[in-house]
Amino acid sequence: TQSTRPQRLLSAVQKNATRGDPCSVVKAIDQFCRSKEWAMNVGDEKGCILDSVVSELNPTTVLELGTYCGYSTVRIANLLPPHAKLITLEFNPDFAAIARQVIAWSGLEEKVQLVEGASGDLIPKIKQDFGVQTFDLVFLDHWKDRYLPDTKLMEACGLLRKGSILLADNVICPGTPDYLEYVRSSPRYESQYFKSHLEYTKVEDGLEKSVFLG
Ligand SMILES: CCc1ncnc2c1ncn2[C@@H]1O[C@H](/C=C/CNC(=O)c2cc(-c3ccc(F)cc3)cc(O)c2O)[C@@H](O)[C@H]1O
Ligand SMILES: [Mg+2]
Repeated sequence: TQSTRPQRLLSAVQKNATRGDPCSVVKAIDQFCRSKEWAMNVGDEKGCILDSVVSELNPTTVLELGTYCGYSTVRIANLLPPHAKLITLEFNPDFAAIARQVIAWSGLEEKVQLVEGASGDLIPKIKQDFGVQTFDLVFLDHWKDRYLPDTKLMEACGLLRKGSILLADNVICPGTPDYLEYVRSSPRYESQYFKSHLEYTKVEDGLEKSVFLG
């Protein structure tokens, strides 16, 4: 039977990356996406902005919405201090299965908890089921029309505290207009746009970093 693009991406990791070396996993995926098949990973250019936000914040609790193949999961987990936890939510079981193997290849399983399911169903269960009270950082990279409802849901569930950072991918392309309007106009957020490009292309895109003011 035909393989899927995530399966081919995983094969490229297993072929070209060194087990236990997260940087080589990230490089292998970027090389695959540049030279073989485009895939919707945050990519190397926006990835550097992601890295700088994570490194500056040094978060102990991180939530990622939309794991896909685990590219940004590995990028973030690689920069986390010991005992820090990254919870990543993914509702497609096929993508989740690929991501688990990519995360395992990078050797970062200890820092990552991949939970299968829809964010709207899982977010209300996080405090009781995953022992996290609030998140220092949330990386939004799932369906673009879910950014705003899930942000409101995280607020309602008390998962954000004064200083929590929301970092959203694709605010230009494909675009998240309702989310952008919300975080830029709400007095409860201080927002900043990081101009960049759509992964592996010259098309404009960017990340929006929004600090929750409580
Ligand atoms: C129900 C809530 C919910 N709960 C849990 N998991 C969820 C979920 N909703 C979605 N997922 C999973 O997240 C991933 C989807 C990610 C969606 N991302 C883009 O669509 C995107 C597109 C482009 C682009 C494409 C084509 C172009 F031409 C230009 C740009 C570029 C980008 O960087 C992009 O992120 C998949 O694994 C879903 O299974
Ligand atoms: Mg994205």
